[in-house]
Amino acid sequence: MALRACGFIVFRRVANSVPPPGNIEYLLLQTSYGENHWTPPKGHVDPGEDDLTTALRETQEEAGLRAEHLRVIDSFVQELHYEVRGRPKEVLYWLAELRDPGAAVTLSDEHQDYRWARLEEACSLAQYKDLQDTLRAAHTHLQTQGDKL
Ligand SMILES: Nc1nc2c(ncn2[C@@H]2O[C@H](COP(=O)(O)OP(=O)(O)OP(=O)(O)OP(=O)(O)OC[C@H]3O[C@@H](n4cnc5c(=O)[nH]c(N)nc54)[C@H](O)[C@@H]3O)[C@@H](O)[C@H]2O)c(=O)[nH]1
Repeated sequence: MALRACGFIVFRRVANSVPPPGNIEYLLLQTSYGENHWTPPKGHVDPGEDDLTTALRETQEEAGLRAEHLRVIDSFVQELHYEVRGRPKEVLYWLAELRDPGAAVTLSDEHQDYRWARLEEACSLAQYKDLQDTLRAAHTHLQTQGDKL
């Protein structure tokens, strides 16, 4: 059976002179182990746990951002499939806006750094093509559905 993980592409809109969607920044976390890779907050689904609960729990554990800090956009979800140490893994990402763009991120021991990054920087940190495509799809969703979200 595939490993299953869930998380959020957390974004914030910064107040500056750049018009939307150029003012959108995405949160990426860098692991303190392994290849020190960058991903949005996410983690493994516990037995009996539903996917959105996992995404919220992992975002709180890994970034210190609780449900009340987030506005979940459940009209967007992307599923990634890749192999980890020879086992298939599926990862579901929803989108969530940080309500207060100034809210602090607090890392756990699992991560050593974080970055709020515009789309292109986020894609270059997220070195995997499937994650880059997911970030771009999220950005397009925000661009095209912006008025309705
Ligand atoms: N010491 C140590 N400990 C580890 C290690 N490894 C895990 N731990 C422990 O596990 C706990 C984390 O538990 P959770 O937080 O619940 O789970 P996740 O958030 O799911 O975390 P993971 O890191 O397990 O999973 P991924 O991010 O999926 O990375 C796995 C591999 O997949 C590749 N990869 C990553 N992202 C993408 C992508 O988007 N696209 C593609 N195509 N590929 C991608 C990349 O090559 C990467 O190396 C930690 O506390 C550690 O104790 C390790 O190497 N050394």
